[in-house]
Amino acid sequence: MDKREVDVAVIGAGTAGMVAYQRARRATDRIVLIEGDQYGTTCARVGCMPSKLLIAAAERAHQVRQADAFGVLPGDVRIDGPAVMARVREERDRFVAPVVRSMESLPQEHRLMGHARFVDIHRLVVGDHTEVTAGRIVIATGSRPNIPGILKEAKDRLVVNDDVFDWRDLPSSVAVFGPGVIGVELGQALSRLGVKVRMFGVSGGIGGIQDEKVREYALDTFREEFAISPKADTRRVERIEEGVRISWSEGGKEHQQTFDYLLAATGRRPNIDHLDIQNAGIELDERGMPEFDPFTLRCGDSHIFIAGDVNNDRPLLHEAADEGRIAGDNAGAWPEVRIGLRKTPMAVVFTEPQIASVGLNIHQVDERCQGCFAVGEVSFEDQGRSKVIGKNRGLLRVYGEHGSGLFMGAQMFGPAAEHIAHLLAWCVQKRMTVSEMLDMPFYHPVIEEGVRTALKDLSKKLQIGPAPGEGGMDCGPGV
Ligand SMILES: Cc1cc2nc3c(=O)[nH]c(=O)nc-3n(C[C@H](O)[C@H](O)[C@H](O)COP(=O)(O)OP(=O)(O)OC[C@H]3O[C@@H](n4cnc5c(N)ncnc54)[C@H](O)[C@@H]3O)c2cc1C
Ligand SMILES: NC(=O)c1ccc[n+]([C@@H]2O[C@H](COP(=O)([O-])OP(=O)(O)OC[C@H]3O[C@@H](n4cnc5c(N)ncnc54)[C@H](O)[C@@H]3O)[C@@H](O)[C@H]2O)c1
Repeated sequence: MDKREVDVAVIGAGTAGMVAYQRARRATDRIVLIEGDQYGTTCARVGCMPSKLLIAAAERAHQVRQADAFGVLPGDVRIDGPAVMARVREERDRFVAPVVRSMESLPQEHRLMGHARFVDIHRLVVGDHTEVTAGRIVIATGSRPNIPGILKEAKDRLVVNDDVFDWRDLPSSVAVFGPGVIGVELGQALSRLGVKVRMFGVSGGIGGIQDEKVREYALDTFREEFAISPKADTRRVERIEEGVRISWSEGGKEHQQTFDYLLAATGRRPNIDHLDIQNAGIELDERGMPEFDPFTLRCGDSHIFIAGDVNNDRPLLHEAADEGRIAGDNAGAWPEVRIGLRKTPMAVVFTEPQIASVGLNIHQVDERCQGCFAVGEVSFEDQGRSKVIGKNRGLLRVYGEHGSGLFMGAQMFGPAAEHIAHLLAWCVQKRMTVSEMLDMPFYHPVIEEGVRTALKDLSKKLQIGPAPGEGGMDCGPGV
């Protein structure tokens, strides 16, 4: 077995690991980045990018189908499944290639291929061919789909997100298990591309929405497009000749339906379990997860750091990059460990309408403000710009603290939520009050005027600022 001695070892060449490597390398050249599978990252290969490519095709189909409402008659919409999937794969490969190239351009001595596991607190064995002794270690091993046992009965017809993006054609029907973020993004996209979809959930939730009013609105909207059983009791999953037969009970009735495939989108589990983490000498919680400080990414007072999806804290791309930066800086500068900037939480789900969450969710606001908060809201059904473009579906709820008037967070299901989420997240991070936000300019006619209406409603309920004018005719109709 080869033996290597380094100052810093980074396990996992995903987004968090690559950023951690780049940052730690500023401090030392005695560094190694270990990858157990393939270069390219989850985001580019099987995550953010291919999912958005599939969604883009679905949105295009939907827009064309909706064109009639504007007096534009494109005729029958036909979906060429092989062409849809070819574009997804080709564009996906274009995103993956530069990531792989940048990895391969690293000095050979900085790269190691093989699955890493802990032998003791400073020693790793990589793929049974190399023993690495490291002064500091960054764990950045990501996550993988978590598949409940019953779904495995679908056998060869069980797929996860990774498989979908390699499809050569679109199937006729898919049962999507898990109406969380991945399930609702992929499920809606497949449905819009002509695939018969039914979504199965257990908790009644959809797309990770915490605010009950927004959640119910979203559920009602999605139900108009595809079948959803948000609280299904799945009795049986069987691989039969025609595909996968699912038997479930719901609302006191028994149901059965057969699909081509079963897509498991039932959450993800951190890649911590194959690391022999018990040998790392760090404290683990009851689920075997390392205890760590989210501001330094350090595990206890050890020389080990944990960044990205593997720590299961904020499993999003920009957070993985931020955590990689903090963990990498600290691994490089160790034993000096500094607190890194954690940004205002923000999440966007690329359905249509989109879902966005910013700052604290309604339950966290309630806890933080001990009940002393108010909620402003706006429906996008009558909002001017949204009506003009035929996207007048949605609800925005904004939260503010009584007394201070501080803007605490928001949840939205509606048009342009990916952009509005940014504006609102920047306001939370700048610790702006609702009055300060209302002092900002708003153009006309734009969707952001809906945000102003929600903020005015919040201002009124917080009993701060000037009373809103009669009829809300600020500068034009439909604001
Ligand atoms: C379908 C889907 C859509 C998504 N869409 C979005 C989105 O739109 N926006 C967004 O912000 N986020 C999105 N995400 C989440 C985002 O992709 C992740 O948060 C991010 O990619 C996590 O990066 P990471 O570096 O933690 O993990 P990864 O990129 O998964 O990297 C981990 C690496 O570690 C390697 N590894 C694991 N174990 C070992 C070991 N023992 N030894 C050596 N190497 C090991 C793995 O092979 C892998 O290369 C999506 C995820 C999915 C699945
Ligand atoms: N647009 C984005 O930013 C984006 C897109 C995709 C994924 N992601 C990230 O990936 C993470 C993982 O996404 P995910 O969708 O896998 O997880 P998730 O936690 O969002 O959703 C999992 C869903 O599966 C349900 N579920 C669990 N067991 C089930 C069962 N037996 N039957 C039916 N339903 C079941 C859960 O109740 C939940 O609704 C997200 O939390 C997010 O951080 C982000």
